[in-house]
Formats: sequence, C-alpha cells, structure tokens
Amino acid sequence: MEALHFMPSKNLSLKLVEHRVFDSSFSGVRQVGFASLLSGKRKENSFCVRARSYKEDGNGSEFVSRRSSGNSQNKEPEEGVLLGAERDDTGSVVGFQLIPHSAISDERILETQETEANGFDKLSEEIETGDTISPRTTYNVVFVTSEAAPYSKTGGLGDVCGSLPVALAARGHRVMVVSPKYLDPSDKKFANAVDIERRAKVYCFGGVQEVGFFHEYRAGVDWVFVDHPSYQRPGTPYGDTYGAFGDNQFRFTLLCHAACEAPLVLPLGGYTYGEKCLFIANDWHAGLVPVLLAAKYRPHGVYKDARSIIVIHNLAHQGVEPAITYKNLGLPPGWYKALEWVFPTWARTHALDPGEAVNVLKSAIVTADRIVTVSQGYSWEITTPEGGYGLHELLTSRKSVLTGITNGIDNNEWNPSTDEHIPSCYSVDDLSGKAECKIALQKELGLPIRPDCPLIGFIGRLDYQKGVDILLSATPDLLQDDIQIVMLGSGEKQYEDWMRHLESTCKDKYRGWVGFNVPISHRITAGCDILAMPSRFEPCGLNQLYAMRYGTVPVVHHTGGLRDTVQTFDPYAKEGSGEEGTGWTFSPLTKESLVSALRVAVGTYSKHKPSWEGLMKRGMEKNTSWENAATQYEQVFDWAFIDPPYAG
Ligand SMILES: Nc1ncnc2c1ncn2[C@@H]1O[C@H](COP(=O)(O)OP(=O)(O)O[C@H]2O[C@H](CO)[C@@H](O)[C@H](O)[C@H]2O)[C@@H](O)[C@H]1O
Repeated sequence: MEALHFMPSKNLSLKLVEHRVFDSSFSGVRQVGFASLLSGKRKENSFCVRARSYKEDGNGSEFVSRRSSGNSQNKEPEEGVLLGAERDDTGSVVGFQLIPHSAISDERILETQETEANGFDKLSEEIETGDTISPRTTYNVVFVTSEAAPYSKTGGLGDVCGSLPVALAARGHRVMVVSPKYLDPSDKKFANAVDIERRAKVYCFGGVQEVGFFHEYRAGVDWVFVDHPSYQRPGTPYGDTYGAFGDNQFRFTLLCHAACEAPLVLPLGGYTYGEKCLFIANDWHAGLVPVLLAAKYRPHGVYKDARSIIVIHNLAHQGVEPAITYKNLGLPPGWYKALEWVFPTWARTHALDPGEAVNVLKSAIVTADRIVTVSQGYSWEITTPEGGYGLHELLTSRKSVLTGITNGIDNNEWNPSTDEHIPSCYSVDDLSGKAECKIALQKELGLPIRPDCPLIGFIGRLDYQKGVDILLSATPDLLQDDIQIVMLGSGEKQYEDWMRHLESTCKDKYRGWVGFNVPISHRITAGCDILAMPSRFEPCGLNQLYAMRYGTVPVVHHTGGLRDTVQTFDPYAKEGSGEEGTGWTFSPLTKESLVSALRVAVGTYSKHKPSWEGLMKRGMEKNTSWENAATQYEQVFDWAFIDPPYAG
C-alpha cells in the first residue's frame, strides 16, 4: 500500500514533492514512503520538510516515522529550496535535506551565522580558538524548567537554568527558556517581561486551558514566562506552608504543553524558533516534553526534526501520581506504557492496592533522545540500586545516551571581587576583604566577634537529601570545641525547629537562620572559613563550588558531584603538583566521620596557616565557569542530532 501525505501547517502554502524512500532497516517489510515538502512563507523564506513512511506487512499498514535517509532517490524540489547532501559511509550522496531558514530567524544572530549546506537548521560558525579555527554547529535551544534565576529560584535548578542558557547563547546558540510566571509580591522580577499577546489552548484535565506568554530578552536569551492563574498564588513554585500544592501535576502539565507550542507560535525578535529545535527538559516538571513531541506532535508531522534531552538534577523527585490521572495529561491513550509505573509490593498502601501510578520522569527517560545528569559521579550512581530510586534498570538500559556534565557557576553573580551582597570585596591576590567579611558576618549574626575563631557554615534546603539531621546531631559535639557555626536554610519543619532549639541553647556559638535569603547566602559563603555539606546524595551541588570561589574550604560527603568537585587535602603532596587538594571529602556519612573531618579542617585552619592559605587559593583558582560545561553540552547536542528521534 502506498500513501502520499502532506501535513498542512499554519501560514504555509503547500508544495508537494514526491520522495520515495526505501528503508532496508525493516527486513521482510516492504517500505514505501514519501516526503512532503512544504514550502511557503512562515517568515520570509523558511521551509520545512517532513517525511512519513508506511510499512506494509500484509496485515494492513502501520505508520512509522523515518527520516529521509538510506537508499533514497530524491527529486529536487522545484523551486526556492536549499538542499544539503546526505552521504553514506563511503561518501556517496544518498539523499538531500532541506535547510530551513528559520535558523537565521533572528536579526540578533543573523550577523554571526551562516547557513550550512549539509544539515537541517545547522548554522556554522568559524570559532577562533587560539591558532586553530574549529567549526561549531549552533542550535535553536528551548529550555523548559519550573524555575530560572533570577525570576524564580528555590535551589540549584533555578541557578542552572538561569545561567547555562546565557552561556549557550554567548556561544552563538539561539536560546529560549520557558518557565511559569509565578506570583511576585515584589512586582520586580517580571517587571521587564511584556505580554506577547499570543495565547495557546491546552487540552488537558478534561477541558481547555488558555495560557498566555510574557517575554523578556536579556543576556542574549529569550526568557518566556507562561501565564496562567494556577501560577498566581503565594508560596514557592511548588507549595506553601501547608505543603506541596495538590495540583502540581496540572500546573506542570500546562507548562510542558505551553513550552511545546512556544517555538511554533511565538515570534520572538520577529521570528519563531520553528520546528527544528532542541528541547532541554529539566527534571520531572518538564518531563512531559519529550513524550509530547513523540505522542502529540510527531504523528501529525510536527517536530519530526526536533530532539529532546532530559536533564536530571534530582532523581528523588519523579512526578508520580495515581494511574487514573493519565487521562488528564493530554496524551493519546496508546502512550500509557511510557508513563506506567508500578510500585513494589512493599511500597503499596494496603493489600488491595495494585500500586499502579504514572511517573513523569520515567516517561522522559524512555522517550528523550539523550539523558544528562549534572555530574559524572551522579550519572553512575543513578544506574545503581542505591542511587537509582527505582529507575536504575531503566537508566542502565539507556546508558549509551546517558552523560554526566558537572554544572558550572555564574561567575558574575558569584564573584568575591565584585559581589554587591558582601561588605568587602576580595580576590585571590588580596584576601584581606575576606577577614572583614567574617567580622561583619559575626556582627550581623550577633556572634562574638572573633576573627581567629573557626567559623563553619551550612547553606541549603532543609531536607533528608542534604543530611541536615547528621549535621544537627553532630553540632553539640562540635560546639565542645572553640568554633562557631551558622546554618541557613528552610524546609522541613522538624529541622527548622531543631535549628531554633540549638540557637536558644548555644547562643554564643551557634546561629540558625531559618528562611530563604540570597544576600545572606552570599555573606555566609564569604564570611565563613569552612562550608559543611553532609549531603546523603548530591547530583552536583553548587554551594561547594561557590564556597571554593570565595576561599571557603568545603568539607563534604564523598558522594555524587561533591566527590567529583572537591579534592581532599593531602599535606604531603608535592607543592605545585596540583595534588594538594581543595577541601575534604569524608565517608561513611555518619555523625562521627563528619565530626572528625571537620576537626581535621579546623585543626588545619588553626595550626597550619600556610596550608590553609594554599587550600583557599587553589579553590579560588579552580575553573568552575559554565564555558567548560557548555562545550560538553554542545557535544551532546551534536550526538542528539546524529541519531533519528528516539521516540515517535
Ligand atoms: N535558605 C537559602 N537561602 C538562600 N539560598 C539558598 C538557600 N537554600 C539553598 N539556597 C541556594 O540554592 C542553591 C542550592 O543549590 P544545590 O545545587 O546545592 O542544591 P539543590 O538540591 O537545590 O539542587 C539540585 O540541582 C542542582 C543543579 O543541578 C544540583 O547541583 C544539586 O545537586 C541538586 O540537588 C544554591 O544557590 C544555594 O545558595
């Protein structure tokens, strides 16, 4: 059976060019297909090509999506289309691909990019790197995230989605970040975002929801904020003092649908991003994006040339809800298996509980083209039963597309020589300002002002992951020594109360600041001598990176990204060998080993000043910029586009 299809799309006048495809990868199945070429005026001269094919097996035909490659015999389109040659392993031309002009759809990047004649939407830049000139492919990148600093932030996800897009844009990519427009009591965060006056209808949860889009172009990035009444409520992006919001599945389903529409409908800087883009879905909140591409769009010929990456910042949160909620997600019934999740017997609530659920992060893992985690150590940990949170087998099965890339940090925001939140700036060449920051912090906290007294800090969400309980239980022992401790955090009430209790009993040595406060977090990072991070698991961890940049020596549990980024001090290493270390990692995670690691650090601080200064300086000189991580992301982007879409 042969079929000829073309998919009309908005604002496009159609031109159909027959394009027969023989695909040898389906043995025993006669494969016939066509590519429908749609040329027209989306914006100026932008085009897209879509390929569909049918396999015929005697039992009727079934739709399968393929890219037009292999032994294809292509006809040139009749006019106005730019085609690039596809070659097989021997270099013979076996097909052609259309190069849409949407990639040069923004005057801001028009000047620096030129179309390349051998791939979809590929723009090639000649990047000068020292003496050599290396070609780089740039992409239309769409980040989807529940938080992005400075607009919204509850933790490291906000930091990463606020700074990695900027780093990628600086390297020539066209980058959009899609996140919710939350309620902002200060009316400052979204003050520069303007209503684009485009609405999208989202069919989910048994009805139609209309979302709006706000936009701000800043630091080379298109920041897009999805507007819907469900984001307009007091609290954090995820909950309030009564706990997590009960409709988070709804709120983030909306975000994912809206994010998939954004590249198609938003004329940012005058032009849409178009269909050939790369979605970077962050954590479970954005996890439906790869599934929607495969289940909702590709069957209709849309996003056939898009790719998706799921970035796992924290596997402990997976977006698990009862199975019955599947019908709310706006997905076709046939895709249930992608989300299906069955709890092990021991985790069920009662004997008759079948344990059936939907798991959004799992669905992203089984449909995304590539998987990235935020450090190499963590990328291995999540393939083990201990670190995989039930997903280790699945992740192991996709190990070949799983990459660990250690986060960078925003060196503008976290820079001791320019930081506007700290009382005295300093640098690796002149550390005097750090001593002043310590005195100012002791003063601000109402602690005795003692420049030589070791000051230990902790900053983080107060939850099980961060090992707060271990630190709090170790604190009375630690306070036997001549030290001071300050903790900043908010989260589980039991830990907040524990901090308040400790403060009331050890007023001259301990401060517990309950709350979320970015300026204070900078002042603690600058003013402390030591930062403790006894995390049970840590996908990457940013505070240890900030600490090192501020000459504050980290003492961390030997896990995940902490193990990857902190090198234990070796007093016997040859000076200048680079092996001397930047802090201490400890294991196992017990109160005793935490106390002993911190005592070693305190001893070094008090008795070995030159060694301490070396530790501080090596940390400050460590290259933790996004540049390094961004190049690794680019490699993953390239890999994603080498393969055909993994699902759909
Ligand atoms: N009370 C408070 N006041 C002010 N600021 C506070 C604060 N509590 C936390 N922060 C800030 O939130 C960020 C926390 O970042 P982390 O990477 O340490 O953890 P998080 O677990 O949120 O992130 C997850 O995602 C990131 C990003 O990938 C991974 O590094 C990490 O391992 C993973 O768990 C830091 O910028 C910190 O200063």
